[in-house]
Amino acid sequence: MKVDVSSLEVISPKVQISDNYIETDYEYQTSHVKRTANGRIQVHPETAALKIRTDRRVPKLGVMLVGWGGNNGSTLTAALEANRRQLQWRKRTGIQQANWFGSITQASTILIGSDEDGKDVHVPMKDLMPMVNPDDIIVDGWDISSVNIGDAMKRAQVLDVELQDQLYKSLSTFKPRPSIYDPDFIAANQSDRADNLIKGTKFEQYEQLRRDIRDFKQKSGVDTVLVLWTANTERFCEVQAGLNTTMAELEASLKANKAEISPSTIFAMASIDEGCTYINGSPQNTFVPGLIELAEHKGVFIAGDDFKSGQTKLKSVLVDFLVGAGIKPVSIVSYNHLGNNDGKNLSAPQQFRSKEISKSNVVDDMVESNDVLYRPNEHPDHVVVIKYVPYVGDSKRAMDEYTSEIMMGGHNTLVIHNTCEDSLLASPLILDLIILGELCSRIQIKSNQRADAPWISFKPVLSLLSYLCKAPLMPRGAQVVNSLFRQRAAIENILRGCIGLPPNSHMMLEQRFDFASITNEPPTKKLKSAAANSCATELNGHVAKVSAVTSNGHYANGNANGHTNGRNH
Ligand SMILES: NC(=O)c1ccc[n+]([C@@H]2O[C@H](COP(=O)([O-])OP(=O)(O)OC[C@H]3O[C@@H](n4cnc5c(N)ncnc54)[C@H](O)[C@@H]3O)[C@@H](O)[C@H]2O)c1
Ligand SMILES: O=P([O-])([O-])O[C@@H]1[C@@H](O)[C@H](O)[C@@H](O)[C@H](O)[C@@H]1O
Repeated sequence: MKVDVSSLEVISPKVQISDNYIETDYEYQTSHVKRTANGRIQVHPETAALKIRTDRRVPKLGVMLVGWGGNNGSTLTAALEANRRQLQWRKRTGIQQANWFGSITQASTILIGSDEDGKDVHVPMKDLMPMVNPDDIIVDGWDISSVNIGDAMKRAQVLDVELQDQLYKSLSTFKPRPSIYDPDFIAANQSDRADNLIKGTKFEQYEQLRRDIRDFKQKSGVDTVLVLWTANTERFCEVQAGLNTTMAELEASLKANKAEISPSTIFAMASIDEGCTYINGSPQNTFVPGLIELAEHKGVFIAGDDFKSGQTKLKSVLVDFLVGAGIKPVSIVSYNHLGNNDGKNLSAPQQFRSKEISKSNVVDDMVESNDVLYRPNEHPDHVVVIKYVPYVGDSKRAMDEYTSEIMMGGHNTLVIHNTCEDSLLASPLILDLIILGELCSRIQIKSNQRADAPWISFKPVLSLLSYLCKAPLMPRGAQVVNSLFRQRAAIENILRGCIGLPPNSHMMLEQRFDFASITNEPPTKKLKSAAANSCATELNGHVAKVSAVTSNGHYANGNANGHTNGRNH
């Protein structure tokens, strides 16, 4: 059967496609580890015969941003409009086209295999599966500031003026809905923005948010609403028995107008009770235990915490690389300063503490993965510093120093300087959180062993979105994974599984072994044609005359070590 997903055709008997579904038979392979009494490790490879089903009916998606008038919210809204209208504008360096660089769904590709020449073939991630088209997304939201989104875009000072001028008229028609303001949870320096507020008790505010969600859905005609927090970082709230450790406690505390129930938790409750996926782009502990229980009880997705956009994203790559290379990071210092309103809010100690936690914990799992380098409970020194410097605005300056021990008492120190418009890093991540969060709602699995097996969805804690979060929220008992490449591989391989493709193992045995001799497969066309006549190929960068290609694909006379750099003309 053919699965025609966008430009991609998967030819496989394991894939069935109907008007509404892509359905695949999938052999899910893992290995289970047991430790014996005498300390040995036993590994048990396991295979589960599954079916994976994806609903092909992409809904009309509405997104409600909490903090819509902020740098991220206004920039994302501007980018949606600019890309929808395929705007271009003049910059000092020439004409700039609207794009989604930084979005893995819109601007990254996935390796799907190799062609008859042995060449890798990649396709855009958005072409792998039926996903929401950003051009079709309808945005609404709330802000404690009454400034319309056009003026918020100007206030943010993120986008080029020529682009702003093309967008202002349409964006200025967007007015954030009044929101919940609790000065006990965000920095006092935010009070001058707070002129657009929902009055009343916490429960009355919760009810208003639910009315807002229903109002947006009814007026916009969208099929699905997703709520995403991109408002200011709150201080951590207390987690206390009797307050918020169970769903019942949380609902009772809301009705009792308990002070320690944060605005972000109220937004999450309202979203979940309206059946809307809720995503937390900030570091605070919105997802108290009672909230997680509520999401699980209602079967509604929640995900977070804190967009993984710049310094921390690089950290989750660098530490993975260093520890994976057997090099021991012993000191990590991450400093940055910025001058946007986020930085202003983070200049307050309690709000900074929320961010310090999410920026610091990202190395823990990678350090714990290597007991050759680290003794139990041994960690690198790790310092996070954030300073508010108004003049630089959204142009965040990050400076990192990674000191590692290398062999025989040596040291390696990496110093990195990273300047970026923070909101232009975060906005494409917000788009990916929205698009992948919606896609996950259309994916189900079931056992292929029993015909009557029920289809099940992802768990409500949507850990697949961890790639986009500094402090990934995981299902109960699940291991936290911060390694960026493991997180991305999870997304890639689940999407591949949905269209009947195996995980990318990168083993490439057909290139490393003489596959033709054991699989009766003809050598690839390129090797055959090379065998027919000599060909020039680069050997480690030096063009050399290759006199012949042996039948099993080896070059007759490569360079001294017999290797080639693989670039064939
Ligand atoms: N690269 C990034 O920009 C990045 C990366 C990771 C995390 N974050 C987080 O994303 C959030 C937004 O970042 P930003 O740069 O857009 O900040 P911002 O200060 O520009 O925007 C936040 C907006 O939220 C509004 N707000 C505050 N409390 C609110 C409430 N209770 N209800 C509704 N609106 C409220 C503010 O008025 C403001 O307009 C911050 O928490 C930040 O830490 C940003
Ligand atoms: O994503 P990242 O670059 O590691 O971390 C960033 C911080 O360094 C920055 O100070 C803060 O304002 C952003 O919200 C973001 O969290």
